[in-house]
Amino acid sequence: MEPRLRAQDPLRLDRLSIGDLDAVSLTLAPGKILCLSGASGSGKSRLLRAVADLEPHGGEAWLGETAQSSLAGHAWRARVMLLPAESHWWADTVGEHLPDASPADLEALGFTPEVLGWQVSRLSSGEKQRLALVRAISRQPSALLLDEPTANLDDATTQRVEAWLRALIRERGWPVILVAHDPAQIARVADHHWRIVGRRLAEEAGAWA
Ligand SMILES: Nc1ncnc2c1ncn2[C@@H]1O[C@H](COP(=O)(O)OP(=O)(O)OP(=O)(O)O)[C@@H](O)[C@H]1O
Repeated sequence: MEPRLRAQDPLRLDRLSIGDLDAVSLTLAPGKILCLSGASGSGKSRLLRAVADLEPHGGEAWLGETAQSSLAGHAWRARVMLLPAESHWWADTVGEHLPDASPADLEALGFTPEVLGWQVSRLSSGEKQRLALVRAISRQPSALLLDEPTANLDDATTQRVEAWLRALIRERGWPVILVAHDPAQIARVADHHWRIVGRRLAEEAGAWA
């Protein structure tokens, strides 16, 4: 049975512009995944940083009726949460970063609760990436911006993380922009696929459309 969508807000970009990219306008419904692809250096991460209000940019982003410009950056990012390709860790142990992590989410990504006592310094890049995802969703965002969230994972782990993420996104009703390079991953997870070619971001036609 399809999980029921919670009432959440759409994410809307209204003539958002940053760097060399032409202004971007699109609306992403709750519970939907928009995959963003494009050549290396084409501006995917910068666009996510603009949506997260981490870099000066033109235009506006909206979460439902809330304009990005009406909130302080940190308050906007508490709702529209960015998971950068390189996660940031500041304390010694994993548990200090994940006070609200659910044991079920940890288990779904292959960890036992003992991971909370691990030193951050021992984590592999793939462990960091999965734990950063758990940390982001444990903060109860309203929308997610995921920059290559499975880049450091093997195929089996990638598909495990995708299945867990897709179910959560459907259940919680988050609109999600996910940067991806792998066409197979895009085919598995995307509700929409937008690609940067040159200065333009345009929707790709495909099985997901
Ligand atoms: N703060 C900045 N000011 C000016 N140029 C920047 C800034 N940050 C990034 N750039 C440049 O903007 C371009 C797009 O960078 P971005 O990181 O968005 O690429 P990307 O599409 O995410 O690439 P990749 O797939 O390699 O991660 C690059 O040429 C980069 O050097």
